[in-house]
Amino acid sequence: MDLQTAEFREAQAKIWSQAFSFANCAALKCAVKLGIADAIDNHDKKALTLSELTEELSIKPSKSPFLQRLMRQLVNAGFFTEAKQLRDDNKDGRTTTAYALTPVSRLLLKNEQWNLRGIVLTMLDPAELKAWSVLNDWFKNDDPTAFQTAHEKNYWDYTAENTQHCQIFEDAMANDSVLVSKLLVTEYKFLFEGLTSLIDLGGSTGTIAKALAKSFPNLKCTVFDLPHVVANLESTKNLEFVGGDMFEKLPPSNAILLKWILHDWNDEDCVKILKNCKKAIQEKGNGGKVIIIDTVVYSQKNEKELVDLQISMDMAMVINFAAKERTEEEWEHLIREAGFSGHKIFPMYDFRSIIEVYP
Ligand SMILES: C[S@@+](CC[C@H](N)C(=O)[O-])C[C@H]1O[C@@H](n2cnc3c(N)ncnc32)[C@H](O)[C@@H]1O
Ligand SMILES: COc1cc(-c2oc3cc(O)cc(O)c3c(=O)c2O)cc(OC)c1OC
Repeated sequence: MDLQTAEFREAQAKIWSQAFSFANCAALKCAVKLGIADAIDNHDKKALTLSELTEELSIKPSKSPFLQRLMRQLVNAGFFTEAKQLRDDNKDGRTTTAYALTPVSRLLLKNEQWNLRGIVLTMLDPAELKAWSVLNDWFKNDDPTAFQTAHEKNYWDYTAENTQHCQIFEDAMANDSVLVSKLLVTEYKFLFEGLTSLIDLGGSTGTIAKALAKSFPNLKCTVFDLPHVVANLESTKNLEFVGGDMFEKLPPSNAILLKWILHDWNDEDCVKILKNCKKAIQEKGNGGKVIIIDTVVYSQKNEKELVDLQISMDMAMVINFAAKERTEEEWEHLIREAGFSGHKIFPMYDFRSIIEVYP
């Protein structure tokens, strides 16, 4: 390769910057663990100088110059912003740098309803990173997943034993369900109008089903999840919790919602689940539908950041579950294999889509 060409320089810069791309992830996680966003937000001025930040975070003064370097990394990555402000102690107009929040770091605040702290902490947890780090070994061994290679147990057994790790992520998923519920009962209300009964399959502790039951008082909502997940959860007028296995027979229902379910499973298992859904819908009578909320890879083709995220989430599914996020063609194939007659895709504002599937 000719060292003088732009092509060489660009290729070299790409590899160097990718090899260091972990630095932004690690700095982000450090910011969450230190509570930098909350320290800034809790301050009257909503902006902190380095010495104020050092004090607020109870960092040793000897480490303050290194905190400044961390803040430079975080500002450069767009997590925080910096502005010059007049020094309190200086009468000759000298300025100092103060750090403030950006819309991105607002999503790291503890009291922000839509915060993504749980996602940062679980995706960058050492257990998760260890699974990514053995990917090359997994390609050469017979383990079902890279997670299994890293931990000698599957993701479910690991999370069941490491309850703190599990709790942070489940809280984050429940938070996400509050956000999605709001969209479902407003922007996507039309999907549920006229339905008489709905099962939220793998609906966990019922965040979405509760919101649907409240907005549609005539809709009988059922959360169907593994028995230990729904044990002791209280049913109300038009909401009930049923424990069971989605690979077995499902109760008859007019509609079935599958949010963040099918991406956990390979095609063969997904076809089994979808066929069970079809039977349950047909037992109820004519019409009905399955509503899938999941990623459609490349759905937002023009938004590179969203496509990058969809492809990275697909790799996370490979590593943790040997499963997948699917392209539109892959969804079409799955839906046809399960015997459904048609579908319609509604891309959501984020990286996910809603897929309405007709029996
Ligand atoms: C990724 S979580 C999704 C939870 C919820 N739908 C959401 O979007 O937040 C997958 C859910 O599937 C449930 N699940 C896994 N295997 C199941 C099975 N065989 N039968 C019923 N539910 C199952 C899990 O307990 C979990 O609640
Ligand atoms: C939505 O994106 C991801 C979901 C999971 C994930 O995590 C779980 C954790 C539990 O304690 C119980 C569960 O049933 C599940 C899931 O079913 C499930 O899909 C994991 C991820 O990465 C590790 C996800 O992000 C890509």
